[in-house]
Amino acid sequence: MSAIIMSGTQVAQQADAEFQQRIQHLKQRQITPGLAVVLIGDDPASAIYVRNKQRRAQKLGINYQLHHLAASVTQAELLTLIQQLNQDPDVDGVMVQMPVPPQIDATTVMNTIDPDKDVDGFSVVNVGRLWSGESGNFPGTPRGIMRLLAAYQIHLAGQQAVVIGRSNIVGKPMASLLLRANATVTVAHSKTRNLAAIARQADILIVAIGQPEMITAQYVKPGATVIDVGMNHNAQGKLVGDVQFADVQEIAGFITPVPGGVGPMTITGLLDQVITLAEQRAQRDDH
Ligand SMILES: Nc1nc2c(c(=O)[nH]1)N[C@@H](CN(C=O)c1ccc(C(=O)N[C@@H](CCC(=O)O)C(=O)O)cc1)CN2
Ligand SMILES: [Mg+2]
Repeated sequence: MSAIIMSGTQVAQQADAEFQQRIQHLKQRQITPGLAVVLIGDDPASAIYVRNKQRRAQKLGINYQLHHLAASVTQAELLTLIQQLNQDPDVDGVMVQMPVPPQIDATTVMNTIDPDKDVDGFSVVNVGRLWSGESGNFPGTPRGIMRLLAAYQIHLAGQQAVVIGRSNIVGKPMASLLLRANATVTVAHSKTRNLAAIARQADILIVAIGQPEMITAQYVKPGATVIDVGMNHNAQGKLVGDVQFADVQEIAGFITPVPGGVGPMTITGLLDQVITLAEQRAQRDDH
């Protein structure tokens, strides 16, 4: 038996068709969704991700602004730019590509973005909204994963979910969204004892640990859904996930590939959030 491969590439394309319609409705009302991305320095991986976002956003007719700042930019200069974007009526969503250079305090930056434009959902206001069950802006990767699970009709209520990784970008918000969907959620991490035994309890296993191909078949219950958030380069320079794909696909029920799994869905989650913010602007204009 071999797992069903969950194609983020395909589901992202389907999402784009839905987004096109939503954007068309907005444009009939003279509203164009606006996304401002701040990229600092010349990290090659960040440059790829930002280019992917730009390509997808512009194809959909989203008004995309890239603010590419030097690696030496000061915190004060960055905060001034964010405040300008907060005031700009054409900008619905603002995001700063992570990671940022050492002179920049990421927490201050995230909390300077207007919470209602904080399209990544990294500010304390949106984290609080997420965990208290309110509506708000939530991070793109977990949002995209929820859409991917829905597209493959993976049942969540009452299911055992194990999230390996506790980052603010993926692990913690993923746990919260799964909890909101009535899954029973365990968050495991590098200090967890008996990790393989805990992972094997999962009906849905989400892996975001940044360790190339660490998760082998012995971590996976037969038939489980395995979502690989990892993006690592192996010794041969090939892009691999945190899951040993060839090994695990023999035992899992569903599995995401790398690339073409979670990565495209991260951008889908982000674009969905931008369009939602523009729809909220349209609603405000009505009142
Ligand atoms: N401010 C943010 N910074 C970062 C986020 C984020 O959500 N907000 N997430 C990641 C990077 N990321 C989006 O920003 C991202 C990562 C990967 C992809 C993607 O399309 N991956 C492809 C492979 C691309 C490649 O060839 O290397 C795939 O998996 O198929 C898109 C966006 C960290 N920073
Ligand atoms: Mg991927």
